[in-house]
Amino acid sequence: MTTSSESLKGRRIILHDMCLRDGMHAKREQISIDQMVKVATGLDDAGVPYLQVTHGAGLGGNSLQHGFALATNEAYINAVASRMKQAKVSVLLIPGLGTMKELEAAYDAGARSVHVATHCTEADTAPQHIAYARKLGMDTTGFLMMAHLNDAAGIAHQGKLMESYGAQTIFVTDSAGYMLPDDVRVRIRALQEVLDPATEIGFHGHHNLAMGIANSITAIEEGASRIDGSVAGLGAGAGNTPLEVFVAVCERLGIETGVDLFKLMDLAEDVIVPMMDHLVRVDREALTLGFAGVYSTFLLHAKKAGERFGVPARDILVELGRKKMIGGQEDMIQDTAMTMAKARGLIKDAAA
Ligand SMILES: C[C@H](O)CC(=O)C(=O)O
Ligand SMILES: [Mn+2]
Repeated sequence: MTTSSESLKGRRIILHDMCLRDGMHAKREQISIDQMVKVATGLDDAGVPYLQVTHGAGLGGNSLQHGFALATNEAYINAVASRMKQAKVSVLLIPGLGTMKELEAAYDAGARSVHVATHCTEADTAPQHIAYARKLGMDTTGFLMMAHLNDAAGIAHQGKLMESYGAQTIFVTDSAGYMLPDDVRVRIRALQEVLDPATEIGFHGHHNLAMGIANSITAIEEGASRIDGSVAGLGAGAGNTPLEVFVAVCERLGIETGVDLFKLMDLAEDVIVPMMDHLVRVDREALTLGFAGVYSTFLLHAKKAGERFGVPARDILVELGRKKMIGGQEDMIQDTAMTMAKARGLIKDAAA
């Protein structure tokens, strides 16, 4: 078989599964330790080299704003890491939410890799956390969220800052699942132009416009060597790039992942899909996230606010997109829904 992407043949990439971190959003943080271990051992057995384990919002995520998980981050990491044969456990850390003390505790529990995540214009909030991760000897990624809200030159600038703090990989993160392949192409290309050749580039997609696979392939075409996804797409919004589908596409293109496709398919079908509280798919609201450029994590919050105030979740999401709300502004979802309900005469006062 020949494809139009002959240049991809033989390229080796590193996959990173997000089911047990981004998937926590889709499960309202209710994944048990036993479920985590079952999923993680399946990923490890299939040869996935990295898997992320934390509260959906990462270290320090347990809070009224972000919800409480069934166990502490340390308990999850320890249970999973102690059973891994080859896979490395990673964590997410948003500076301001997670602390360096929590990063050290995660390392002690067995985490060896970290995505240090900031909004795509706020890399300068991350120098201490990135430097500390490197000091601990962790595989350290700078993770630029909501990357559609910064242009290619801006992403290159932010990525270069993160590299200067010590990040070994810079990720373009399509948190809203808004990007189309050319949006990915220009941003990865711009990073490629400014970063040291030793610095890796990664892409984290959300499947809200069903572009997770196409966008990830585009990222690889432009030089990305690390791709995030999640088996069966378990993640926020319409989920992350579905990893088993992505591995199948990589095999067709001759891109080497080192992952056993059939084992991953079985894990998706037999373990992950039965775990879902709702089918993670491009439904009306998830599609709205991608269409309006809204943070995927807001999906279930907007549905809840919609039910409470009698305003369709789609309308709330469109408004959040218009206001360019970003991660950390979850409290504004209820506020926005209430304001809309008042404007529509559905409620009379703030005590509703
Ligand atoms: C905290 C977010 O879920 C991080 C992420 O995965 C994204 O921005 O996408
Ligand atoms: Mn995500």
